[in-house]
Amino acid sequence: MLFESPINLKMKDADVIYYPNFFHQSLADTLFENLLSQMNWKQDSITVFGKTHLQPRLTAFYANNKNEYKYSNIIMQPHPFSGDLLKIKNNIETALNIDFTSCLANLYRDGKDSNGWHADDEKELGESPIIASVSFGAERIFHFKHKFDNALKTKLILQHGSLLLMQGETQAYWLHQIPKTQKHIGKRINLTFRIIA
Ligand SMILES: O=C(O)CCC(=O)C(=O)O
Ligand SMILES: [Fe+2]
Repeated sequence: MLFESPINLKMKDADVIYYPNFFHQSLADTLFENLLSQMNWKQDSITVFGKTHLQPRLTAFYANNKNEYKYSNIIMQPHPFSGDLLKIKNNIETALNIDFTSCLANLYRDGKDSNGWHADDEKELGESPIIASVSFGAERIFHFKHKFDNALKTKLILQHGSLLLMQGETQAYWLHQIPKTQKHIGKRINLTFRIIA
């Protein structure tokens, strides 16, 4: 694990810190390949405005408790942590000195896969959700926009092996998304470690 100076995004009404190369290149390469084959990836259907369609990415949900995660009409039952996912969880917990219960993982198969505007503000995540988001594989752009001030927006590239920590008031004041891209890009895995009571 390599701590290349963390970058504080200094966003208003938020606490967002980006750690490039949290995992160095060769370890990140191995973790990416292993997670691709080890995780229980599936494509869920979601219902938005009465219409049901497949989610534009694959997901998998893990926890060290039995607590399910509900969002966008989906209820996810956890698998237990194991293998490389458990190693990554332990690395992050040691580095941040935070214990997580759960991980919602996303697999973006190509540039057509995406994650629409949302805040991770479900009440099971508590008053000030702490989300540690690890990225492997293809780089994708991550957008933020302020919920109440249209002038406030920002974006960053989530690099292979990076960690993005969102905490404090971030989810209360900001939305985020992974937009689609026309670029011909490969797969990306994102792991969002959370505390779900
Ligand atoms: O893929 C990402 O970087 C973001 C994932 C995300 O926002 C989520 O799962 O809530
Ligand atoms: Fe999110």
